Formats: sequence, structure tokens, C-alpha cells
Amino acid sequence: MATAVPIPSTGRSGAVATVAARAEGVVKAYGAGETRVVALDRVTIDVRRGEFTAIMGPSGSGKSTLMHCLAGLDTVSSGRIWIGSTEITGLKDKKLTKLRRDHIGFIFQAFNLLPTLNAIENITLPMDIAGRKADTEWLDRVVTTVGLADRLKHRPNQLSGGQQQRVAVARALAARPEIIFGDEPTGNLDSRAGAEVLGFLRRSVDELGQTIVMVTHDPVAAGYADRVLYLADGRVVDDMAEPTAELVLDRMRRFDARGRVS
Ligand SMILES: Nc1ncnc2c1ncn2[C@@H]1O[C@H](COP(=O)(O)OP(=O)(O)OP(=O)(O)O)[C@@H](O)[C@H]1O
Repeated sequence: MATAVPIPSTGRSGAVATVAARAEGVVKAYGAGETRVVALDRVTIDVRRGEFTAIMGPSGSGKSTLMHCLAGLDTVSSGRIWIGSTEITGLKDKKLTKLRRDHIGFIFQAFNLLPTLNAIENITLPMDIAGRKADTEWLDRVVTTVGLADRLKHRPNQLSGGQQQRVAVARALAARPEIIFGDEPTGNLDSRAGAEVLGFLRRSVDELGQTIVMVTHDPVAAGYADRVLYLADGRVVDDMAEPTAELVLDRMRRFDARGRVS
């Protein structure tokens, strides 16, 4: 039976509590022989708790693969992954499914709402399926934070794209997951609606203490994060603190597809 393995201590007290997810020496290869593609090449990162981390990089650099491996949606070829204090590499399917359900929230580019359910029913659906009772006080805070209090009885087709994505954000936040992963969460939205959703993601970090990891191509979206990790050719090539859209754009202009200064 696989058991929870604590994240190795860095020697400082409280180190475990500050890390929401960790990848250590992660390699992910697809295929074999001549068609073998190394999507992740010895990636080591810590995702700090209570931070908004963006993952950027050219197309094919390994962003989605890294997110999927961190979230336990894909297996690694070698290396180790932790969510909180639990090592997920090696966990059996059933345990992994439970860990994902109980500790991880997802926001995808497509909103993935059920059309026959209203907003609040969509928000609480994962908890209903898991047989968990919603904490009503928390749910009220979440709904207020994402600005949906007056739209809870509306079905998805009665909401704008931005409002639908806010329902998806609230759905991810409702169960108080350890970490939320977003794959281009504003990719289907116009810039105004995208800014609104990003503003609410930012608030959920600042006001609710949420940890968010977001894959994006958009320097404006990355500017909402606390930190941007840049991938190139399956490797982490840069780690930017306190990004702004301008700094990110400048960084993208100066580096070529392999992460080298051009
Ligand atoms: N299922 C798969 N089978 C084979 N190769 C794959 C598979 N998934 C991804 N890859 C390859 O792994 C590499 C990284 O892909 P990944 O989707 O992680 O990149 P990305 O940075 O998210 O790209 P994009 O920005 O275009 O979405 C690419 O070379 C891709 O072709």
C-alpha cells in the first residue's frame, strides 16, 4: 500500500508548510526509439503555498505536460512529485483519484459546466458527487469573491463567457483545494472578460489564501501572477518574481525558443 511521504525537509522549520506542490528531477518522455520525445527534462520546481504561479514558454516547451504531471493527470517517466506533503508518484489509481478529488481544483479553457444545472448547482457539483457537505460560510465568501452572488440561479446559457468561467473558478475554489491548476483559463475569453476572471483569481490568492498554478501564453495574464516560470525544450530556464505584463513581454522578446538570450 502506498503511504503519504512527507516532502524532504530543507532544514528550515516550516519548509513543508510553505510548499503546495513539488517536482523533483522530473523527466517525461513520450514514445520510444526514433519517435521518442522528451517533454520534460529533469524539471525541479517548488510551488509555494498562497502564491499565484504562471508557467510560460513557447509552444511544445512542456507547459501542459508539467501541469498534468504536477496534478497527477499524467505519470512521470522518472523523478518525483508531491502535492502538499503527499508524494503522488507511485500512488495507485484509486488513491490518486481521491487525492485529486479532495485536494486539487481545475480550471480549463473550456468552462465544462453542465448546461442543465444553475450556477450554484454547478459550483457544488464536485462536492455533491464526493458526498461532501459544502461549508456554507466559505461558499458565501467564494461566491462573493468571484462576484456571482446575484447570478446563482442562472443556468450557463444565461451567463456571459466571463461569468461562466467565474462559475468554474468558484467550483474549483469551493472545496478549498490545496492547489488549483488552470490551463489557459482565459484562453476563450475576450480581453475584458479575461481581465475580470484574472482579477478574481488574484483576489482568491490575496483574500482566500489560495494557491494557483496557471499555464498561459499571454503576458497580460502572467502579469497577474506572483511568479513566472519559463520553460524551453522541457527545462525551466527562468524564474521571474513580481512580473508585470511589460517585463514578461520584454523577457519573451529577448529569448529564443530554446530559452537562450538572442
Ligand atoms: N501524448 C503525447 N504523445 C507524444 N508526444 C507528446 C504528447 N503530449 C505532448 N507531446 C510532446 O511533448 C512536448 C511538450 O508538449 P506540451 O503539450 O507539454 O507543450 P506546451 O508547452 O503545453 O505546448 P502548447 O503551448 O503548444 O500547448 C511537445 O513536443 C509535444 O509534441
